[in-house]
Amino acid sequence: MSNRIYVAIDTPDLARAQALAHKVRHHVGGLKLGLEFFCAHGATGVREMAHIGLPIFLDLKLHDIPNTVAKAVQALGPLAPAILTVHASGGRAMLEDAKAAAPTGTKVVAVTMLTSLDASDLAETGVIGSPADHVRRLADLAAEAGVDGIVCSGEEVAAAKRSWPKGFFVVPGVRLADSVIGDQKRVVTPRAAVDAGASILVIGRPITQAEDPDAAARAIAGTL
Ligand SMILES: O=C(O)c1cc(=O)[nH]c(=O)n1[C@@H]1O[C@H](COP(=O)(O)O)[C@@H](O)[C@H]1O
Repeated sequence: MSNRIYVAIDTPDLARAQALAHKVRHHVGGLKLGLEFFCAHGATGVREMAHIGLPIFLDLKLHDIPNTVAKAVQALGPLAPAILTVHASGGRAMLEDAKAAAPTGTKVVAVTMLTSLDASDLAETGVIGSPADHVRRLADLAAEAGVDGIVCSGEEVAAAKRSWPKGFFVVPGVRLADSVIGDQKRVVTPRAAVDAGASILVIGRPITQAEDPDAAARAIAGTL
């Protein structure tokens, strides 16, 4: 199995993003570019990063009415990202239309419950039930709508994989025992996430904020 680590390049600074990606490129399997980067550099920035030669995960977490999301996915098509995110809570029609609008080689994955939320945050948004229940419900919806997989925390991935064996499971909120946790609330170690069934891991600050990002990526890859 190739390297399952996608490094989250969360910066609006193109030169820093390129420098980071060059440093870690031998010890990660792909680059994840998110809102921070895309708002600053758009499609041109994504093309610049693609020159580095690793698969691109474009994490824009699209969430709008079906027509708007489908048109946005279509507009991103020429970038041919390996992976693209939408929010599962956008509903069945939005998920179906996002998948239909994506290029053949792009995996559309649906974010279930952000790893920065816990049970009390969920209750505050009016959702009844535990994070596990909520993720299960949205994972079932994503599978039925025909997208390729979901994003969930390492705490839910084993159950999700049992009910959707062919799904593609993206796990962020990954921390080593001695990592700074920051704003994440549902965290697991890289090894635990892979053992539970993660297809890929999204890892940002434990690599990007390390004194030596390449050594950090290599060390994490070595635990898998
Ligand atoms: O879709 C994501 O990638 C994502 C979903 C989620 O539930 N939680 C989450 O942290 N992410 C992303 O994963 C990355 C995690 O970064 P670190 O917390 O620095 O490892 C960030 O780029 C987030 O945008």
